[in-house]
Amino acid sequence: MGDVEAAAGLAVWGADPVGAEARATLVEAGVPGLLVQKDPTLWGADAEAEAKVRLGWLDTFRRSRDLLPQLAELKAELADLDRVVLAGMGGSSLAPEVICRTLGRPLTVLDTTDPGQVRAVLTERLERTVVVVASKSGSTVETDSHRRAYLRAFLDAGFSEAEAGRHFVVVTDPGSPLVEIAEEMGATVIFADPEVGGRYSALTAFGLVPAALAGVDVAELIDQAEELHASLSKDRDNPALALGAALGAAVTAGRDKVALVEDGTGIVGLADWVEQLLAESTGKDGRGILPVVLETPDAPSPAARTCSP
Ligand SMILES: O=P(O)(O)OC[C@H]1O[C@](O)(CO)[C@@H](O)[C@@H]1O
Repeated sequence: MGDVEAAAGLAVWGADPVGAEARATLVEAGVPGLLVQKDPTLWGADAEAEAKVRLGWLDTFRRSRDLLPQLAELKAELADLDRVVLAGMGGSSLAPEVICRTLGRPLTVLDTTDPGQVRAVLTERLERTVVVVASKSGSTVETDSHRRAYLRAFLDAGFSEAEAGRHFVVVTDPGSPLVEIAEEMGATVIFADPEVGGRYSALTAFGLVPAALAGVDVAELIDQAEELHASLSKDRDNPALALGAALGAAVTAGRDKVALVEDGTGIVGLADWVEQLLAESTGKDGRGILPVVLETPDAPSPAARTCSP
């Protein structure tokens, strides 16, 4: 199988033939250590100011543990609501969707603008439903539309405004426009970590609130993140470094696409999640790598099949 880099249950195979040189350069420049120290200069001078307040994802597990008592309390308070619907787009819903699908916990994700699909979700078991409205900015129009559609559905079903408010949990950054709306509705508000960008927010309140309500043991996820963190500053046995170096080297050598196949990872929905992480993170200044999700290593993607003559 060739070289393997593994830590905390994650493994990267075959990265060295592509990324060995890039990796040596990164190690020589001390990048793994600087990354763990959250050095904001790593992203270049133009990004330094933003990087200073956006590197919380490197040790989210430290602050997320503080959420555990609040999550246990919330789950107990809402014990009669066993249908969990998550309204959130992209970075605000992909991670909890993957976590719940992988662990077999029921979570309905509302991340569509298709009226038929939204209507179908709205009519089911309202009296048992808790809607998690997740938006870092608090201004994503799709998510706010889902919130309003659900509120209308509760009121039309005869809930009082106070009863309807109890069925909403809002996850957002402090100071976002959703805070005031949530307070007006009487919804529970759980603040996310403002130092973690939306697409890296898997282990902040964005991932943990819906996952915990759906019955996932979220403390275990935080433990796994802490275990992986120990590998990030190393020169070897560092799967993140091996993968990053290989991707960077491939792009530098002229590759512009990466095929993603989740088969064999045991993580359901991983390819779709990684697609967003890579596309949104690397598509800057006219440079980037196009992620393409495939069903199997030798299959063309559904999109490619549809387009072929
Ligand atoms: O959490 P928010 O602010 O609603 O954003 C949802 C998604 O929309 C984007 O801002 C743009 O697609 C993503 O970065 C993010 O994952």
